[in-house]
Amino acid sequence: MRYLTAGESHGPQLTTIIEGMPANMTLEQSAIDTELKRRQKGYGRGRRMQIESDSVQLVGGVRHGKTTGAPIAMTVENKDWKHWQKIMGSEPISEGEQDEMKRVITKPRPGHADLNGAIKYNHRDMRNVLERSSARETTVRVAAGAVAKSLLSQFGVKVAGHVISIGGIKSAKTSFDSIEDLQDVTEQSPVRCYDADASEKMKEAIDEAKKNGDSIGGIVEVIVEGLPVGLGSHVHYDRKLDAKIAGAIMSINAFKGVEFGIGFEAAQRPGSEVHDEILWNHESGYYRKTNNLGGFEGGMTNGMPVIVRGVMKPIPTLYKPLQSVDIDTKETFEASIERSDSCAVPSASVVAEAVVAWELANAFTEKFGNESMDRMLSNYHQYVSYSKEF
Ligand SMILES: Cc1cc2nc3c(=O)[nH]c(=O)nc-3n(C[C@H](O)[C@H](O)[C@H](O)COP(=O)(O)O)c2cc1C
Ligand SMILES: C=C(O[C@@H]1CC(C(=O)O)=C[C@@H](OP(=O)(O)O)[C@H]1O)C(=O)O
Repeated sequence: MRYLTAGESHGPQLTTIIEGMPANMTLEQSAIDTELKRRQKGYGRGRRMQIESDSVQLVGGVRHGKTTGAPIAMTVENKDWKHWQKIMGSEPISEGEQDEMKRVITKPRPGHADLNGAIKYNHRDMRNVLERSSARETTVRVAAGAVAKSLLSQFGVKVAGHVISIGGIKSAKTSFDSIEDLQDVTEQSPVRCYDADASEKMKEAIDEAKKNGDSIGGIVEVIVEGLPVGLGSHVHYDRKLDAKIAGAIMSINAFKGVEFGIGFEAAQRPGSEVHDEILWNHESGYYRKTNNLGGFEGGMTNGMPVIVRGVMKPIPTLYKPLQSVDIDTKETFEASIERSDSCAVPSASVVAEAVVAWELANAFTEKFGNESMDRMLSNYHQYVSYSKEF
């Protein structure tokens, strides 16, 4: 499977085209819109989120609530477009109007894509960079992830993302009764954190950062249950599924690191306290006593839940000035005040769910075929019985 996205932050709409979803899969717009609303909700977002009310239009590949096997095309409208039509229009503009209409950006923000993108693509107006590097694009990635989740749900796979730290405040609750319990509690938390006390402190930390014209980052975790053994492969570097998932997490705007299971903590422990011992019973087949490796060995799923974490740096656009250089005058400036989020970690946990779901759905189609849903399901059930008794 593959998908592309197109569209600018303040352009008319965002678009995604997905290719390779099986035919006859139930796919409802409401399921996709639910995910888009979840992405918009997190505490710490700026005024833009009050303007947008994201909803998808399914414009290809779906008839009467079922996929046809053709590419699935979806669009999401940017409601803010009406304020940007002149600046972001695709039509050429006359010379006299240029300065006013283009509102040229020559002051790069440290931490954003502005300067690197401008040099690389030879743009004297850095709006041509920031419009596409904006995390507005994650809207349609979440839409594609919602389609992936619909596929995974056919196999009983559950995906939950949550926030485990913001601005140095950590969730003290690290174990859950079930993935449903985790989902129920975090959906009620303004910062998508399982620990109610930590949630309150995280909110205060976000308020404090905002008051100081600053921003804060954090850590998100995605847990996936119900996976079979053997998604991905050990045979070639570019077929290792943990590597693909790590790449997908790193592709989310502002993410700077990834770990699986106990992750970086593994460097401190001896092997006897890291590797997960193997057990077997009739009901479950092979399983592990612990899950320190976060569900992966040899680039393949081992049937235990996938546990992956990603670290998000603080948002680059600050009301508190940071030193930078104007690319026209080469003069140092210190104030670039733009509308911005002060913390987007809660929203990013929803994006992380989406990108992980996509990689797993892709691995399902590679292993069990992707022409029709019933064929895929019968291949899957046959394989699951085989692997239990292996
Ligand atoms: C959901 C979400 C919202 C974001 N909101 C903002 C924002 O309001 N202002 C900003 O400067 N960066 C924001 N970012 C981060 C930038 O998009 C990101 O730092 C930029 O694209 C540069 O890429 P890099 O940080 O991955 O190197 C956001 C990221 C995410 C995931
Ligand atoms: C629009 C979204 O996020 C945006 C991501 C973003 C950035 O620089 O990444 C900058 C802000 O956009 P604006 O400059 O219009 O306020 C965020 O609001 C969204 O998540 O839907």
